[in-house]
Amino acid sequence: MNKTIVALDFSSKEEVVTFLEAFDEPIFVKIGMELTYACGFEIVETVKAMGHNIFLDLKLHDIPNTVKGGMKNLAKLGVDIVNLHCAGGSVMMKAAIEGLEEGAVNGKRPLCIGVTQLTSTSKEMMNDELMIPGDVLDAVLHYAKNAKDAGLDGVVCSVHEAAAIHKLCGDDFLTVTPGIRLSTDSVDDQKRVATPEYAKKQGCDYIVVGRSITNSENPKQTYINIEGMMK
Ligand SMILES: O=c1ccn([C@@H]2O[C@H](COP(=O)(O)O)[C@@H](O)[C@H]2O)c(=O)[nH]1
Repeated sequence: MNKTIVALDFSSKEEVVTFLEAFDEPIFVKIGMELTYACGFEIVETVKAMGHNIFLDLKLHDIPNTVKGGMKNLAKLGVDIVNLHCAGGSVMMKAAIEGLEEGAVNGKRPLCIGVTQLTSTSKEMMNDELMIPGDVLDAVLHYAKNAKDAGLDGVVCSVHEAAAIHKLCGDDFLTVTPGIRLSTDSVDDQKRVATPEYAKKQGCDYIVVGRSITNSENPKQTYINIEGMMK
């Protein structure tokens, strides 16, 4: 199974198709807000028809009944992974799983993972602006435990928290880690970043990589190199 999930942060179907046509084999991709809001759910069908695995990253966060209904309809798309914000709470997370089970295709629902603290969040921002005291690790572990207890399959976190999450929630509980950079010289808007090699050492199940691949001169070769680092 591929360990690298490529973030398709594009604004048109043409860019996506051109990008994916360079790959000879199916890969794991992430479809997020930018692409979904530009193309609608048709893009999911397009990417699925090309044979790729899909993490639909729409980060649901609303009252339990609304998230349940939303997840029921997302499950019908037949994607591999969907997600929500753990900050929505345990009742919301349990409702999400109920919705996914109701919408399951042929008895199979997508995996559901919870965003703990965004990788663009620093300790300073969390403490001073979001008014969450303590270390990022503590907040992330707290959300991860809630997510596990609510029946989620894993979390989105940074590489720096993945090993502690596996220790607390078990090795089967997925850690999906964005904030990946090939060199920590250019982090853009990310705060908790790490290299693919360090992600491998920390036991991350999947890394999510966007700009380091999509903005590179040879995206396919960069992808192959990164996958090599995760093997
Ligand atoms: O905490 C999070 C949750 C989601 N993301 C998403 O991952 C990619 C990262 O893109 P890069 O270009 O590699 O920085 C992007 O689609 C985010 O929406 C995240 O970065 N952090």
